[in-house]
Amino acid sequence: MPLIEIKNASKGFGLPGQRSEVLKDINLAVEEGEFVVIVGYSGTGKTTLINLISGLVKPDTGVALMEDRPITEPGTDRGLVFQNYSLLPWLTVEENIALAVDEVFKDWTKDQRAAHVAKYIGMVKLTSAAKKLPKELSGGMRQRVSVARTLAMNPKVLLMDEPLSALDALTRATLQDEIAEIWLNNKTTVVWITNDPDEAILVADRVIPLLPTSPATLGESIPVNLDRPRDRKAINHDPEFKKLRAHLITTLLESKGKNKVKSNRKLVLPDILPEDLGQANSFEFLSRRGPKRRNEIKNEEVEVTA
Ligand SMILES: Nc1ncnc2c1ncn2[C@@H]1O[C@H](COP(=O)(O)OP(=O)(O)OP(=O)(O)O)[C@@H](O)[C@H]1O
Repeated sequence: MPLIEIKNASKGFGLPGQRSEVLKDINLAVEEGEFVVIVGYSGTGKTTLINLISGLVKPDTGVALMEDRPITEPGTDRGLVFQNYSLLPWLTVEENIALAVDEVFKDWTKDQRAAHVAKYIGMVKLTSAAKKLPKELSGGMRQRVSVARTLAMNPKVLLMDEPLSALDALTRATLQDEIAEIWLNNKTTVVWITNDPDEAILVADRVIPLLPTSPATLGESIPVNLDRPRDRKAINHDPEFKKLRAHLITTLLESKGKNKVKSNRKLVLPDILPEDLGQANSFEFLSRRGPKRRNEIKNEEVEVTA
């Protein structure tokens, strides 16, 4: 049984007539211990997809399951790391993590909880910054706190919603390596979404393209069998890495805009009828009573597909 499963899910937003279908025919199965990365263009529905798993979004059709049970709301078995860190600014690094640990492990002793907090602060290499406030940290350090806080809750799956996209390229590279290393030591199941194909191949066991077919749907899984730990300098020259990268990018590019039938909306035509200017010099034209109003005839509507 997969840890997470999405079956035939679709999701759209908006009222009838103004509706925009975002995802359709989503089928996904993630096994325990897997590191799955979903890659897609900006705005194609990656956050919507990961939120079907987090429980923040419900599918219109189909179902999202965690250990075979329908996901109906967020839960501590699914830890979510956002792009924007979401730390409480008045609490130190230690306190931010402790807040989550106290909530989840209520029956532990004070010492047990403190040791657990310290372990995860160490794991993300922030022991010397444990007493600092978020405003005293760099973006990369804040995201490390966010990862540590989520991991410290011992979730069954770590959901990463473009966790590194707010960071500069060098910090991003460091954190990719660090998170991949933490995963190697912990083997917590990870579902990570990104718009960066290189990032996906560097960290994943399996990459799945979110095809921008409008509505978007998942493409075929691409297994990444590169040895770990992956050396980012060496990997750029690895023929297997180059092949995977080319395949992933081509798949995404080739599906762009396919099946584009998204929203049907009704437009009321302007309340005036076009005139025949070909007869502008005729007696009839000069003696006409002015343009005719469309609603004198009927209130016509047309259906357009955008
Ligand atoms: N709650 C909502 N109400 C209405 N529309 C929404 C809602 N959530 C998402 N959308 C729309 O769904 C589409 C996909 O959004 P989503 O955030 O899932 O994409 P994304 O791939 O994560 O984008 P990005 O990479 O830019 O974060 C967008 O057009 C967005 O405007």
